[in-house]
Amino acid sequence: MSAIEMKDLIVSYGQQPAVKSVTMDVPKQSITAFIGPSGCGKSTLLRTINRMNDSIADVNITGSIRIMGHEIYDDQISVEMLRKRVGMVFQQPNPFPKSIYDNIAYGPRLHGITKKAELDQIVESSLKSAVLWDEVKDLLKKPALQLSGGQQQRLCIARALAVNPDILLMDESTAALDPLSTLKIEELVKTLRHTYTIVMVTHNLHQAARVSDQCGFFLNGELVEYDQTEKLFRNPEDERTERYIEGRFG
Ligand SMILES: Nc1ncnc2c1ncn2[C@@H]1O[C@H](COP(=O)(O)OP(=O)(O)OP(=O)(O)O)[C@@H](O)[C@H]1O
Repeated sequence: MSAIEMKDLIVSYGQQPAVKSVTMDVPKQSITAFIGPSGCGKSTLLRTINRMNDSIADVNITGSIRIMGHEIYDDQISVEMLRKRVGMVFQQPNPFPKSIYDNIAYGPRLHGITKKAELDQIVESSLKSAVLWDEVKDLLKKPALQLSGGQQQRLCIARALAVNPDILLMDESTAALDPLSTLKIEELVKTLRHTYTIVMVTHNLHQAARVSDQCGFFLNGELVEYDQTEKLFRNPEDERTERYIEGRFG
């Protein structure tokens, strides 16, 4: 079974479709990149995967989207539990105005973990998974907002991992960072693919080529091509994909 199975998925804002009849399967424990010009629906589709669009008035969703075999727009689904299984990291690092420790412990506490020893262990292992532990282990009580932008973004990844999700969504998560911090996050994401299913939206084609296993190219809300990243970049099937990756538009 794939981690995410979408079938004839249409997402509209009012009457205006932003995602047009997308059918795609995202395999487990791999990195999938969504690429395409601005406004092609990448973020809308990504946000559909953990129902982040629910809060926007006038969004209509039809078709099917299953996560680990469960239809996520079913009435029975708890959105809180869905977001525990499907974490998200945004473009701008957004730590809470709390200590480094409390940022990581926030989710586990929300889900009922109160024992200090257990929280300590989760904080340490999450920060280690996000390759931040060595830099912050003596600063756990310090405000997270005192970290650099790149460190804050790795903290946000650690915070997402702390509730032990299956899937991690990343919406342009390195777009606000310097090149060195970007590379650190790319290296980190590559190590996380062994444990998590990662779906990333990126404007950076080099990043998609460097990091992802498979890649979907979107245009005007349509999934034009979806293939192994190497194939899509080296030998695309569709002329529009070829033009986009050659930099001829977008
Ligand atoms: N909250 C919203 N209300 C109405 N229309 C929206 C909303 N969010 C996005 N749209 C529209 O949906 C379409 C797809 O936008 P979306 O942000 O998903 O594209 P994108 O490919 O992620 O773009 P970008 O790369 O610029 O972030 C665009 O036409 C956009 O104007």
